[in-house]
Amino acid sequence: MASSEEDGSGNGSVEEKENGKKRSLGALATAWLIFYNVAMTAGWLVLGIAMVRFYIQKGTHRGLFRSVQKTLKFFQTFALLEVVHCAVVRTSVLVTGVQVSSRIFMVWFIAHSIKQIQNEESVILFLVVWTVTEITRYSFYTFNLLNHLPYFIKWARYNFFIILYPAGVAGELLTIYAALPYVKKTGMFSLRLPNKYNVSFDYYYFLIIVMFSYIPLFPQLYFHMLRQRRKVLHGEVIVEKDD
Ligand SMILES: CCCCCCCCCCCCC/C=C/C(=O)SCCNC(=O)CCNC(=O)[C@H](O)C(C)(C)COP(=O)(O)OP(=O)(O)OC[C@H]1O[C@@H](n2cnc3c(N)ncnc32)[C@H](O)[C@@H]1OP(=O)(O)O
Repeated sequence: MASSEEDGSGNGSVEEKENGKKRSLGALATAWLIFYNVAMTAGWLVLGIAMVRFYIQKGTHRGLFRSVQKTLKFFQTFALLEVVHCAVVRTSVLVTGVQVSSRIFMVWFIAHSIKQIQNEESVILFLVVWTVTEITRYSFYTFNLLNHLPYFIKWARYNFFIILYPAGVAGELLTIYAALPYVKKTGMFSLRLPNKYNVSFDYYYFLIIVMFSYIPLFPQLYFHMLRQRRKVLHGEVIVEKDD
């Protein structure tokens, strides 16, 4: 097992491969990304430690979401910047956009807004999965930028998702499913006719549409990750269409 990899300029800027050519990331962009990735790794580590401590002290998952929600909301919302980062790193706007928007949606429009479902086991499932995923992913980016990427982090980044992705999706879908009766009963976030805008919106049916949208979207994200895995771990050359 190799301990580290050398790949890049190593002089304050990072070069990225693009269609076989090298693209240079400026020193400022590199410095910002290192700061961002270190902050995100630390944030998710703090969240992970807080979850473990909570469970050890209380012996139950009830109240766990409530106790870590501020940290979760802050760092998951901060991840909106990843869509902006697509302008400088060679990452897919579409894949990143779907991933980030579905997370923001889960945090703010489901878990935050519907307190009645915060103690569901499925909430803990996606929280644990997201935490392991993000600690691995952001430490991967950080070490990659520093040109000292331990093989086990690279291996973890491109293997953990095989289990974690379906587990995270299961946690998210079960949580939305658990929210449905409450949303139906209260009519929250819904707009009924007649109203001055002459528009109707039913959050209950919107949630059902969101759940069904996982069917076409999730396989695309998963196969994207499998292709990345073959490229990064096995050196396969894969030609991808532009977004
Ligand atoms: C309004 C409501 C809408 C709801 C819609 C619902 C639809 C829902 C559909 C399904 C949703 C799925 C929900 C997912 C839940 C989970 O997350 S479960 C947890 C498990 N998940 C995972 O394991 C996968 C996480 N996802 C990824 O890792 C994705 O790959 C990605 C991050 C979203 C995008 O990846 P990709 O485009 O492949 O980019 P990368 O390979 O990561 O990077 C490409 C290159 O760019 C460099 N880079 C990227 N970001 C950075 C950075 N921050 N800093 C530095 N460098 C960065 C990276 O190093 C790569 O460079 P090269 O090495 O040169 O290629």
